[in-house]
Amino acid sequence: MKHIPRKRFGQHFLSDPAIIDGIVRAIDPRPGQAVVEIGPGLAALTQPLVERVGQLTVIELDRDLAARLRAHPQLTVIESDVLKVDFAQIQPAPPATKLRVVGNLPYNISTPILFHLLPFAGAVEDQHFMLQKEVIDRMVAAPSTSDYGRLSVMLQWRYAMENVLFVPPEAFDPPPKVDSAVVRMVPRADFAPLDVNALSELVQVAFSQRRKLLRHTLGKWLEARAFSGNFDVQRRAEEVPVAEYLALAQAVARSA
Ligand SMILES: C[S@@+](CC[C@H](N)C(=O)[O-])C[C@H]1O[C@@H](n2cnc3c(N)ncnc32)[C@H](O)[C@@H]1O
Repeated sequence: MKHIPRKRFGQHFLSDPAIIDGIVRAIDPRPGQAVVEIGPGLAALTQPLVERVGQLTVIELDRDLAARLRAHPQLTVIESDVLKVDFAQIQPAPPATKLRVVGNLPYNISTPILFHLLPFAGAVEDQHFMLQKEVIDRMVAAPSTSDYGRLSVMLQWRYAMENVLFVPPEAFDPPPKVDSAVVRMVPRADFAPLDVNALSELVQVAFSQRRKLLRHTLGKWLEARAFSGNFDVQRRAEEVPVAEYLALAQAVARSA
């Protein structure tokens, strides 16, 4: 039976074989790897992935699509909202030691998914996600650009990231209204050890009024914590490099 795409689940199914092939090449899946796909849908990526890997774990919220996927013996289907999935419970089968997480994500919740995965980065080998191109531009943005913000700082803290493939709307059925791209995210081994929630709060405060100088936002927040360290608040949030936010978060944690 033909599946009618459900808008509320962000369903835009990949339909261009050349693009599907390009994404699978970018992922470069190998036999025995522990690959987890978020939002497999009608299996456009799932099929070529499972052919190369042998066994795949998929997370799908749509009950009808999950039922179809369960008919496939090489798939372990988790029928759930990915935001409720505890990735620490998904154990890679030996010889794999870490997870490779992939997916053409539902765009309406792509940022919450990226933040949900952040605490599990230590258990992940890499992530390849199709996203709105504009979101990837923000993820990889450099300081002093209009795209640089909370998403850039939080994700650059924990991952090295690159845009690996541009994908036009025509590659999907139905086509989304926006351009898309695939991002590769590789967790950093040398990241600053920080509590994700503490860093998130600091960065959120900093970017809460991005046109104002930081003394009006982060400056007050630091004062409330009686923080006496050295940090120049006569700048805008977008002028502060990631490394400085990380150093500040570490200094605040030490002084608490
Ligand atoms: C953009 S479609 C991609 C489908 C397929 N991978 C493809 O490329 O053709 C997003 C998929 O994520 C599923 N989805 C939406 N919200 C979800 C959620 N919260 N948790 C898990 N899957 C979700 C949708 O049902 C859909 O299958």
